[in-house]
Amino acid sequence: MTEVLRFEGVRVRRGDNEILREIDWTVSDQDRWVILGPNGAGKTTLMSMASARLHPTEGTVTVLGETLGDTDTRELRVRVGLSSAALADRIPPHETVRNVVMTAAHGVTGRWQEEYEGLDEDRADALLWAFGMGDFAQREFSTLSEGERKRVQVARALMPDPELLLLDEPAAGLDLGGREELLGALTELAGDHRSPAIVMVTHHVEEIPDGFTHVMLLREGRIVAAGPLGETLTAQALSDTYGMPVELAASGGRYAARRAS
Ligand SMILES: Nc1ncnc2c1ncn2[C@@H]1O[C@H](COP(=O)(O)OP(=O)(O)OP(=O)(O)O)[C@@H](O)[C@H]1O
Repeated sequence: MTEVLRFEGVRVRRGDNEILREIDWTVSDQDRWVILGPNGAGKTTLMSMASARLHPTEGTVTVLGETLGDTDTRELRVRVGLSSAALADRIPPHETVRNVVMTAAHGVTGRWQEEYEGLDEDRADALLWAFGMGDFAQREFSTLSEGERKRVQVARALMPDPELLLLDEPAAGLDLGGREELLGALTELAGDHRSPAIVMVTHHVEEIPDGFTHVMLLREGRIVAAGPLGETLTAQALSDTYGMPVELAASGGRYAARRAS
């Protein structure tokens, strides 16, 4: 088992605002983590450090064996697959869907003067087919629906064959069919031992793919609970995280939550 992420005593401060505090967390290569927590809890900030895009104010973050602050983060970022709204915003609108996926091999968002091989194109197409987007390879990214964009972003995140895959709200904005298709693809990915470690942020327990192994619950920058999914994701832990009584149901590897009456 190889450790892919280690956070030790991590704190992130912006002015007087403590965005994250006392974060101790390790992720191993076969782990599939889901991060849950209310708006503003610090989930995206956590992902920014995991993707080597932000350094902690205090403490140590080690990504794929490299400690942030002591390493070339540009090289490190190519080893981490990331799908996030912030990254999607940087994609040139007229770029083709195939190029949106393929350019991840060079860690860039738009095609310019980089050299690509036929193999890169084949890999981008195979990933697009795996996420039900094979027919869209030549379309302009800006013409896609929200759900189609989300699927392209996950395919893009996998393009560089990353050692760590980070998905920040990959199912946000998807309709029921789109969500279920994406979750099906993520369940397959999670169950394949060749897949990288996965960390996924979501707002809804309904979006946790079957096969995910661990959960972290964040509230106001602190970890409420973190550990194996089956024993950590409880109605009590969710109630503590969201500050209201929550009922949780589990069936067939999937979850559903609502306010307790
Ligand atoms: N550069 C910054 N300066 C000041 N405050 C910031 C900065 N970046 C983030 N924050 C604050 O840090 C807190 C955590 O933000 P973050 O985006 O990590 O939360 P989140 O859990 O991802 O939220 P959401 O679910 O709404 O996406 C928020 O209150 C946000 O306003």
